Parts: sequence; structure tokens; C-alpha cells
Amino acid sequence: MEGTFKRPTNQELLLQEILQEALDLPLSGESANYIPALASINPNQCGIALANLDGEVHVAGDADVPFSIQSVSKIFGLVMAMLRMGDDLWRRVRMEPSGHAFNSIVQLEWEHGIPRNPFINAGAIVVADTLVSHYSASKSALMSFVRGLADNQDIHVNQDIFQSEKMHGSRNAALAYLMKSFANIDADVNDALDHYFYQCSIDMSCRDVARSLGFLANRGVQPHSGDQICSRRDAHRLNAILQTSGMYDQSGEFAFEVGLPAKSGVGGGIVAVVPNYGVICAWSPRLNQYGNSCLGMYMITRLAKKLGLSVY
Ligand SMILES: NC(=O)CC[C@H](N)C(=O)O
Repeated sequence: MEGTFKRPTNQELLLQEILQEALDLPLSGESANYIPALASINPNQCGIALANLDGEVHVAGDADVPFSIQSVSKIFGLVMAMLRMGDDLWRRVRMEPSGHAFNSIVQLEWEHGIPRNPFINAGAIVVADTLVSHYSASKSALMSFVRGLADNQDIHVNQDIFQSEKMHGSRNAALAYLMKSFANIDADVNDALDHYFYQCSIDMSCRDVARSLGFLANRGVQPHSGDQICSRRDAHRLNAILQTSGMYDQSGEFAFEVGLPAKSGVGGGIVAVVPNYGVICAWSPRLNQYGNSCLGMYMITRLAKKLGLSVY
């Protein structure tokens, strides 16, 4: 019927082309299996969304399928903690790259229980601890924050993943107890971990993630609502830490090849911020050795090169 067909935009055609290239690559990587519920997700799914600052969202592939955002959630927790704690937060967690895997424990004892940055697990558990201590109901505060940012009330926690994380969270518990021994966890360790696992278990689509983080590309103002989510200074700081630490021990290579602040999660999602332009979110579950999505890396790298998006 005339009028009902929406012609793909140039950006949508480009996303489709890049998605097809990614799907044509030889298979590489494995889904995360140390959280058993993540291993049961179909690993062949692949999607990408680009949310522009004018409110338009362009998508290709499985961009509307909710996936486990895992460590991408560390951004939401950090924004909330920065808003609540101000500069006091930076006494509890630093802003330096770690040079170690996301769940490494070796540095934490040398550095007296102060994590290198908020995007490794230890740092995100400290952030979770501040939220548990500062909110009477930190989990529902988080969900309303995320739903508001994405302008989508239909965002939920995946209970299977939440339970699976809790049952297989020994490494994170070890990090939390070590930090507690250095008095860098205020709440009960189990409460801090519970909040951390809960936030990792949120399901969102590429479209949701890209829309929700528009404010990072727009000096703290959410493009689709006009709301000031955080100060311009905090948006700058968030992007700086994303650039140096968001892709874990591959952050240097990501800056070298792509040149955008970005965050990955072991669910296979990667979000990249393009200041003054928009936000890209790519998802595909197979991960490389650093815990970053193989096809997500490929698609964001191609898109950034084709559109000249590097900040450098
Ligand atoms: N890199 C990640 O996405 C890690 C998050 C995961 N929930 C964990 O704590 O191990």
C-alpha cells in the first residue's frame, strides 16, 4: 500500500551493508559461558542501531531484540553515583586504565582495595555499594532511571540471568570481600553484590541502549527529551573514562582503530559515543579474548571509518 512503506535512509542502508559484511565473516569467538544463562542465548544474533542527536534512530538486523547488557550497565550505575556523590566518589574509585582483565583481582590488593576505574568489575561493585548506601530502594531507582533515559517502560531485568549470576558470582564476591577488608565497601557485601548482579541482568535492545545514552554525545542533555541528565563536566568525564577503560584491556586498540568512547559487556553489546553526532550500539554474543563482541567490534569499526567518526 502506498504510504505505508518507509524507504530506508542512507544511514540505514549503510548499517545494513555493514551488518551483512559482519554476517559473511568466518565465525569466531564464543559466547560467555561463565554465567551459564548467557551461554544458552542464540549466538548468531546480530544487530546495530545508530541514534542521531535529532532523535532519529536507524537500525539493522536484530536491533530490536532485548539482550543482556551486562557491563554496559556500569555506565548507568556510574551516572547515578556521580549525581549522588559528586567528587567524593573519586576517593573510592580511580579513573586510570587497569591493564588487566575486567574481573582481575591482582591489582586490588597492591592498591589497597581502591579499584583502578568504575568500568572494571571491582570499580562497578564500589559504585553499586554507593547506590545501595544512598538509596532506600537502589534497584527500583536504577530501573526508573534507565527506563526514563530510554523512554521505554518496557525494560526489565532478566530473572534467569540474575539468578545465574548470583549462583556463579564467586569471583565478584572475592573482589567485594577484599575491598570490604580495606573498608571500601560500606554496605553489607551481599547487598552491594545483589545490586551489581541486578544491574548486569537488565535486558535492553540496541535501539534502547543507543537512545538512552544520547546525553553523553550531547554535553549532558538528553536529545529526545531536552532533559539535562548530568552536567557538561560529568559528560566529559564519563566519555574520558569510557575512552580509556570502557573496552577493558582492548581500550588502547579501540582508541587506536576507532577513536570513540565506548563500553562493552559480556552479553555481546558494545555502545560507542560519537560526541555531537549520536550513539551507536552493536550486539552479537560471540566474544573475543578480551570479552568484547567480535562482530560488534567489526561493525562499529567499519561504521566509524566509513563515516569518519573518530574524535581524534
Ligand atoms: N564484562 C562484563 O560484562 C562482566 C559483567 C558480568 N556480570 C560479571 O560480573 O562478570
